Amino acid sequence: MAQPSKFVLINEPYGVVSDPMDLVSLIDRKVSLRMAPISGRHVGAVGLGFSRKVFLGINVELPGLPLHHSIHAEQFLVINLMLNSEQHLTHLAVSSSDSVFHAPCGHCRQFLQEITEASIIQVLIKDPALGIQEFVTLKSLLPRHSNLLPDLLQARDNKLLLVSSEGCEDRLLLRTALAAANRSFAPYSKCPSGVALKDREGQVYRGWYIESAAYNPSLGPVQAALVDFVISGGTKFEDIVEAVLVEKRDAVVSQEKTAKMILETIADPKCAFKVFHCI
Ligand SMILES: O=c1ccn([C@H]2C[C@H](O)[C@@H](CO)O2)c(=O)[nH]1
Ligand SMILES: [Zn+2]
Repeated sequence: MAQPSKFVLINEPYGVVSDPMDLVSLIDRKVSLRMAPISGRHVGAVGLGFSRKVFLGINVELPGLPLHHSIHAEQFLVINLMLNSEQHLTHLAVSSSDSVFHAPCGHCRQFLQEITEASIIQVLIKDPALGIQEFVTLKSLLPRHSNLLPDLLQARDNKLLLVSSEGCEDRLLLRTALAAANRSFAPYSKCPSGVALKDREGQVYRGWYIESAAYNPSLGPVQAALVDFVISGGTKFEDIVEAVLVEKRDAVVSQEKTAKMILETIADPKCAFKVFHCI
């Protein structure tokens, strides 16, 4: 199938690029979202999908929570690709507010190389001091890598079924969380899960748990749903008033306590939180 000649920035209505080299100027122009209240260091990532759409990522720090609950801009971008069923990332550029020069951290290099073959992802590295700006392969940034390469972005269906929907007051929220759990990527724990969030206006957001072979770069279902919230224009987590988690009954790796703790800390203090189990 012929590819369109322009890249379309999907998370904002008016952006296109015709040359991957223009990605950095896109970050500087478009990433006005700022959600790093702890560090004050705002990182922006933009990536080109195989469809030549442009996807955004920003770092999100969760106020009041330990730093490891943060979402790196590159991880945000990957979730964004997944939410939009984009199956490849071909080019990536990152910049940060404290220096224009930014290369993905080690954690993100690991995470990114699990989404697809690291040799096909081109990362724009720029160093204005040296006047250099060039694309290098992710593979060159993460040499001698030996993990098996799962393909995080591939479409999947975990075929989970609810054990019971007793106590459910919001069918749409439950259906959305179940559908999210069915897209979850949890090959190591075998405990897929999904979250649906609702804001004051009744708008629903979803996200699913994704695991990294190196475990720690994994991203929980609440974080993934927060990405959906942010790309849909949400700015204040206190606007989240209802949440549903769907996970396996007797899950070896359960999200319940972590999800509850995150929402109690950042969402509306009266946010309702329900858990439903599936098999
Ligand atoms: O590759 C990186 C490294 C750091 N950060 C974010 C995490 C945190 O919010 C802030 C400070 O490190 O920058 C990213 O988004 N990407
Ligand atoms: Zn990182």
